[in-house]
Amino acid sequence: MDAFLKNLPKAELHLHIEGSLEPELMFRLAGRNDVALPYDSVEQVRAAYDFSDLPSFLNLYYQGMAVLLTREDFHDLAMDYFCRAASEGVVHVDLSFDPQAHLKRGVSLDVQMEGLLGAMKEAESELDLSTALILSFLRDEPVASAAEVLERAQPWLSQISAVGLDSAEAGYPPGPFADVFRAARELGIPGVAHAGEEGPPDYIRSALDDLKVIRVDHGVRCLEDPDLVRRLQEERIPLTVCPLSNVRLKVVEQMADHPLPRLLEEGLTLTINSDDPAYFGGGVLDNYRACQAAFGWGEDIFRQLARNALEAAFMTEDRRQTLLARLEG
Ligand SMILES: Nc1ncnc2[nH]cnc12
Ligand SMILES: [Zn+2]
Repeated sequence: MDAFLKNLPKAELHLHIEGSLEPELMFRLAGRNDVALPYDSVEQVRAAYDFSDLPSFLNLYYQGMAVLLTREDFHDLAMDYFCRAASEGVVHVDLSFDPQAHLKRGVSLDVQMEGLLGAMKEAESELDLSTALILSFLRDEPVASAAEVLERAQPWLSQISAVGLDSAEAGYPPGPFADVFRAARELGIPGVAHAGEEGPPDYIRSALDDLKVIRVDHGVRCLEDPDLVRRLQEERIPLTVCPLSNVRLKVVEQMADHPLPRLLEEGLTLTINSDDPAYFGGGVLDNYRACQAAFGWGEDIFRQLARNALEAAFMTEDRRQTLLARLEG
């Protein structure tokens, strides 16, 4: 079964590239850029990753990215993750990044985009890994700041596959971002949004109605609202579920309590993803393995989850058909 999971052509649709910053690379970049870290060792960093909820994680996540300053840093961050992902049988990544978190630290969008796009190009040619970029807005920052980022992103619109919405969820509903998501759609850029991770089912409904998102990140709290579940099922809205993240952020107590089996029974379009692999104990393959250990699923279920991800990913139709054929072969 483990070889089957590893060889399955897996697409990762929910990955914050800043959340793939492993402690070893954090130290290397801190040394290169002369940035002081509040830790003495890699072990100390890992020991600090003991979260009580989403906000307690976000504190360390935003602190960790202080080592990212140059094009080379963004490039190395992404390549480090792409190499790991490719070695685990990941064939495609829709990666998100948080431009506002870097702009606030004085790192230009130019630096961020050139570093990430350079690594994406390299991954496509050297690792047989296709990639797409999601520009994510921070929902706990003013809407005007999101609108300004979209404006600044004009030179790269053709290389941005979607806009997203992330960061602290509780108390930050999607509705206020409706105009920014509409502006993105008018530029030909669809939306995705985190909703129903820590926030209530109404945030999922608002993401669909107000932001017109085509995928929901997490979405696990939809189960509290049967009408919403029916709608997600009927409209075949993909949910990018991140089981190990949900355990680490105490959305659920343990894997055995995860609602994935119930979501599956409801006939929802589910995908399995890692969210922030450096912080939550592993990449996509580890998330597939954790599901296998907790739920005892057979090959057919994993093949369906991998198929859902390939069908919902931002990739060319040629690439999709190639990967779907590999999956069924
Ligand atoms: N799991 C998560 N939820 C919301 N915002 C995030 N940013 C990085 N990881 C996140
Ligand atoms: Zn996320």
